[in-house]
Amino acid sequence: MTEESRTPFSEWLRSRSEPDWASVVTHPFAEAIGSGTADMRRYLEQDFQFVDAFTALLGAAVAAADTLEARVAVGRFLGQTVADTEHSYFHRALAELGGEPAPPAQPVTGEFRALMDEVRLSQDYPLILAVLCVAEWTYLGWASRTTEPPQGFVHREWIELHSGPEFEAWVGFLRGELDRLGPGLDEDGRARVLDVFRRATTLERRFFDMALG
Ligand SMILES: Cc1ncc(CN)c(N)n1
Repeated sequence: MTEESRTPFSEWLRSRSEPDWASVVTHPFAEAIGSGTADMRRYLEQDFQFVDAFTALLGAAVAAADTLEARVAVGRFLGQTVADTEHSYFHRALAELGGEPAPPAQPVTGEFRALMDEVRLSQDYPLILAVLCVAEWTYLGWASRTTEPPQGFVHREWIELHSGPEFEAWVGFLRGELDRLGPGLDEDGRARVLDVFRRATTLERRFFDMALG
């Protein structure tokens, strides 16, 4: 058994997405969210547009998944978190910050939406999982580094949405799906998932760069 075949697929993808992966998880903008000092208005205005395409991608994952258990797990997260807690957070936070719900998209927002649309239209479950997993696992990474919750709700609730046992279980589910499906892919299939995983990781880093200004 080679080292590569023993490594879970999700870990193999992550390790091949360095150095951008570490740059996202330790990004100065993420650290500023953790300390409650980040200027969240422009970031959340752009992220609200990200979340629109992300929500559509979750719907595509429900449709493309190969098991009922997976459809239920994704559908539950979509309904209970994205369409409920997170959606209400965006409206309250944008109102607090005087942000607009639909300002012009920054180039990185447009490129991220284009990648999500590309994999959504492919209806290829492992490719869809690759983008979902990068988006959620990188966010768990930076949000879990916060030790002292910031005072204001805009920073604090954004961290709470991306950390804690429920979010860890969600990321564990996404990683588990990639780990389950990876060994059944041929070399070309694995390369296609890696390509999407890397592109999404680079876009996460560039999204934080944009937010930093
Ligand atoms: C850009 C981006 N990446 C990830 C997430 C986490 N869902 C987000 N809200 N925005």
